[in-house]
Amino acid sequence: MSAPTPFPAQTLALAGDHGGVELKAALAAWASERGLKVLDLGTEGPESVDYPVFADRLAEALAEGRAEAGVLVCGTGIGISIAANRHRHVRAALIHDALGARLCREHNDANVICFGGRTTGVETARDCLKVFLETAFEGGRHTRRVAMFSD
Ligand SMILES: O=C(CO)[C@H](O)[C@H](O)[C@H](O)COP(=O)(O)O
Repeated sequence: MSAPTPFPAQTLALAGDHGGVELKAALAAWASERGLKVLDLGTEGPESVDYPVFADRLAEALAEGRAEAGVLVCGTGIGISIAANRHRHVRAALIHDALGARLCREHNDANVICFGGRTTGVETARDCLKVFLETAFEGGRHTRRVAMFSD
C-alpha cells in the first residue's frame, strides 16, 4: 500500500469568474485566518469575465509550484471545473457537501476544489474546504485509478 499524499497545503490558490467573486473572497479570508498563504488569482469584481481564463491561471500556479492546492468558483462550479480538468496535473472536484469533500481527497487525490457561488452558501463551502484541506489521499487501490487519469 503506497504512502498517503502529503496534505494539507501551505499555499492555497483561488480563482474564479464574476459568479464566484463573493464566495472566493470569503474563502480566501477564512484560509488566511487559518494561517494558510493565499494566492488570489482573480477575478476581482462583478464585471463579466470568462471562467476558462481563471481555471488556466490556477492550473499554471499549481504547475509552477506557487500553490499546492486550489479553489475555483464560478456561478455553478461546473464550467470552471470542466476547464480546470483539461490540464493533466489538475484533479478538480465540484463539491456540494462535506462527504464529497472528504472522498475527493481520499479516493481521487483532488488538488482543486470547485464551488458554485450561485449554488453553495459560504458556510457550506467553508466546511467543505476545511475537510478538503484536512484529508489525506488514501493511496492503495486508488493510486492505480488516479494514475490512469494521466496515462
Ligand atoms: O460555467 C458556468 C455554468 O456552468 C458558470 O456558472 C458561469 O459562471 C456562468 O455561465 C456565467 O454566467 P453569466 O450569465 O455570464 O453570468
